[in-house]
Amino acid sequence: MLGPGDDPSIPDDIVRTSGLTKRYGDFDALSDCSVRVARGEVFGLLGPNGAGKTTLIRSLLGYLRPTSGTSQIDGIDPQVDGVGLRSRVAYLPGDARLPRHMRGGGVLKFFSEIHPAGNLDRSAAIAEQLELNTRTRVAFMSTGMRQKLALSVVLGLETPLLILDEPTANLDPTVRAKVLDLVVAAQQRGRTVMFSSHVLSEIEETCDRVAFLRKGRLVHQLTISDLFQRHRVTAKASPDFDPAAMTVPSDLRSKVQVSTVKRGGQPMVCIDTAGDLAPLLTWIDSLRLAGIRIEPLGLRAVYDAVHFGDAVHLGDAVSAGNAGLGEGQVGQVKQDAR
Ligand SMILES: Nc1ncnc2c1ncn2[C@@H]1O[C@H](COP(=O)(O)OP(=O)(O)OP(=O)(O)O)[C@@H](O)[C@H]1O
Repeated sequence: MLGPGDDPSIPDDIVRTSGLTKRYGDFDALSDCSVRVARGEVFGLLGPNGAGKTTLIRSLLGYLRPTSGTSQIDGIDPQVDGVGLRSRVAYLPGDARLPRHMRGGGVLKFFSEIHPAGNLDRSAAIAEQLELNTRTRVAFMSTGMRQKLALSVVLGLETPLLILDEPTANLDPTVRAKVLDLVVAAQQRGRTVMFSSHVLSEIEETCDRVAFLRKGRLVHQLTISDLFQRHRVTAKASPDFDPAAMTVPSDLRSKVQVSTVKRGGQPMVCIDTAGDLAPLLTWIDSLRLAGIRIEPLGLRAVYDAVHFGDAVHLGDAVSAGNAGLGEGQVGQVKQDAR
């Protein structure tokens, strides 16, 4: 029988949690979290400040003892063999602390020697790629330089799993792009990457799947390739437009959700679609709407739906990957602040 977090669509997972919960007093920093990360994928963690991303990561690594539930990395339980588990993971903490008295090059050498998967040449090559001057002492480095140094240490480790907590924080756009290239390169070398970020575009560009955390709960997961198949069609609506009166052909019902939003006081019809757009176009054309705009739905809309209850139908609240629209839903009215 399948337990929580079990998902037959992910036959080979490297990360697995089941009902993972971390409670401080009567506050759940992480609540009943069951998730699986497939070997070789780039997996994103999204959520507002305080959602529980770091708590999940630190519990996975065995730095926090969960109140209940279990987790494994590569089949190892952190509470049973934390040292063995951490030798299989390169971890970039959100607040990486580096020895201030050392020069960059010394830091790279130190970590490549103490970690079983260390590789000084690789770390040095990454530092060069990130254009970091490794002769500078950590104490005299800018915040961004220290982040580059920490990334060089972590990305240089030849572990099967990389866990990066906000890897692009404090970096300029050029360096951000290079870091994302390094994440993709790590995946191409067969490594699994799990990373948290507040930058939706970089999750969209880099990840295969993304999980949304909210108030300690895993509230939604989606596959980015499914997201790219989703569109939002908006058009002007007359003031008396009633979305409930709109008929969606039965064969399209599972692929569309119709609602109305107000933008700048103007009522708009809003049709969210899933899957191939082509079969929907004839129906949309028959509606004789004015000022039609079609745009990719994008992670922003899903993020807003998860966090603010915006008008996007999410499909299954937590599914291992499929964010299909489910039954067509008609008639929501939302005030859109944007
Ligand atoms: N030691 C602690 N004692 C009490 N509460 C804690 C403790 N550590 C974390 N928390 C709380 O747990 C919640 C989740 O924190 P966590 O650091 O996991 O969030 P996060 O999603 O990583 O946030 P951010 O995006 O700001 O980094 C927060 O409300 C935080 O205040």
